[in-house]
Amino acid sequence: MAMLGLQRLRPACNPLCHVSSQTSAQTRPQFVRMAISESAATEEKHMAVKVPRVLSVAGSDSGGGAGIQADIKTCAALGVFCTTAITALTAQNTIGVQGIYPVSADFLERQLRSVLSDIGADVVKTGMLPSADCIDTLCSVLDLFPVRAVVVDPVMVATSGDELAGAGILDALRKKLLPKAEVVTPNLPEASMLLDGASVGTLEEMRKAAAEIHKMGPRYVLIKGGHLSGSDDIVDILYDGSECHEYHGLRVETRNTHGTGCSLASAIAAELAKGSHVRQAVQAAKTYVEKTLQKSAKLTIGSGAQGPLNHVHQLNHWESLGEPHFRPNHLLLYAVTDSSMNKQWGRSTSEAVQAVIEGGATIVQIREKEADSGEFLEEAEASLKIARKYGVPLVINDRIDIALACDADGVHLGQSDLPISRARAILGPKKIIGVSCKTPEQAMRAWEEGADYIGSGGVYPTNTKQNNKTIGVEGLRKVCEASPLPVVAIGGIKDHNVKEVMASPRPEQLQGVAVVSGLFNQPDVVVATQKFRAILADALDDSYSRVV
Ligand SMILES: Cc1ncc(COP(=O)(O)OP(=O)(O)O)c(N)n1
Ligand SMILES: Cc1ncsc1CCOP(=O)(O)O
Repeated sequence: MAMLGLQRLRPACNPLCHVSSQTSAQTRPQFVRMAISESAATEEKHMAVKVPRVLSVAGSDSGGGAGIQADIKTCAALGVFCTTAITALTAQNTIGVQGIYPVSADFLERQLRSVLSDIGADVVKTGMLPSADCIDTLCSVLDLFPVRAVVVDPVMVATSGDELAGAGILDALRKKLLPKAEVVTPNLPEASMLLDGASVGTLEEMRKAAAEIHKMGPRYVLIKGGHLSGSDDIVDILYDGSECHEYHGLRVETRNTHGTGCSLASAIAAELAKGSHVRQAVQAAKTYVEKTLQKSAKLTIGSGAQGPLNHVHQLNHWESLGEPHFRPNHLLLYAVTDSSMNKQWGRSTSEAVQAVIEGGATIVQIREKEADSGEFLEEAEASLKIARKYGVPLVINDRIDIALACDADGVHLGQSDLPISRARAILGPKKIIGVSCKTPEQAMRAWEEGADYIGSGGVYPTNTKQNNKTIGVEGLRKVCEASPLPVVAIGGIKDHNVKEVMASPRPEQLQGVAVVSGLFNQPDVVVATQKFRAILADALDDSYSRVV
């Protein structure tokens, strides 16, 4: 799809600008369009945009955390165009390395020549080099196509402990590649291997090792102290041939460290490609990796001991996953407040919210039809505190300004409220947007414009909302069948008819019921809510209602 669109737009077929300013987490096909139009627009406005380029010569990590994959993502995150020459395929995941398939030196040469003869590179970064032949080939090609700097990450052992390149490459590395290197970035075991097993376990030994490795030819030696035991911070040493510079960083507690070394080296390469001096490049790269580790701390990818980094954390896609973000099964029992109803029973909105959440509501909407803005905001803020404590999402009915003011989790909009696309533009990709739809056409439009869920009804007649057309169970079914989005049923839903609404064959998109009077026009909100939850658990299979 992308290529077809690209060729139609730009017959010269330049690469796309993948990391555009678009940061939407929406799943709709907007990304490719944005990337194409931004790349095209960039070309039209500034015909000669010079993009910093890094060529990564490294192994592929099928697990996506290290190797070529880490290099591409790091460069993209830092605004640098990354090309690749793959030295080996690895079958790898968060548990370890299950297989290695080295690329022949001949085919490595073809890749290097393809890239360097056309696209060129400001900086070459090397990672896994599985054989002395590959190193020879790389060095010969670099003689033909000189670049501004070579950053060598002397990868020999994966973080899992699996060997990626044997001692057989040491000679070629030391004698051929290191003399071409601007920076070499060994960790402690790699520094030790380069020095035929010398002990590199203390700061003093790191300094000595840096000086010894410097004699092999690189302009700078960065020894990474991540493996240094007994210190809370991480000390790396950069030796420039006369002085040692120390870089201190915080140790981030996380299992997601797979690919840290590759990412640091490619970040240094990216910064050098942008024109930084080595010392600034190292500092910027360390800051990037430290931030990336922090932003990766809670990711749960794979079941092994070493999870991957979230290289593109600045795009925010995974940032909100620790918060009570929206999942379709949040719609199971959707409580919609009504202040006049709650007042009649002598409770504030926030007291009602506390009770309905205790009873088992899975999402709450603050719907205030009479309160002025100040009161609405106060009730929303008080309710939000409670909802956050329980990890239950809370959205605001109609009022985007109130949702923004209290940083609610989203809004619910009617057909006559602000258009969804405008609401999405204001609220950004992370906020929940629900939309009322009575017809399949409205449901499709809601999806196209960026909504997260649909509220459909009134299913039954209700006194809670005046002049509201009833669509019946049949109308609800039509909306559900047409809707690409999850649907919650609303309108006149009480404990005696909830089973009928959710009865099988239940349309796949129908996730639950939204209720006002059935929960709040009740003497005891907790008991009323528990009763709904029990009926829902009965109507659906148990496992469905338990996952919320
Ligand atoms: C979950 C849910 N579905 C539908 C509605 C109705 O919203 P709207 O059409 O905006 O009508 P009012 O609520 O503003 O009267 C809803 N609030 N929640
Ligand atoms: C807000 C709304 N939108 C469609 S029906 C309705 C009111 C639902 O209230 P109740 O659950 O008391 O019938």
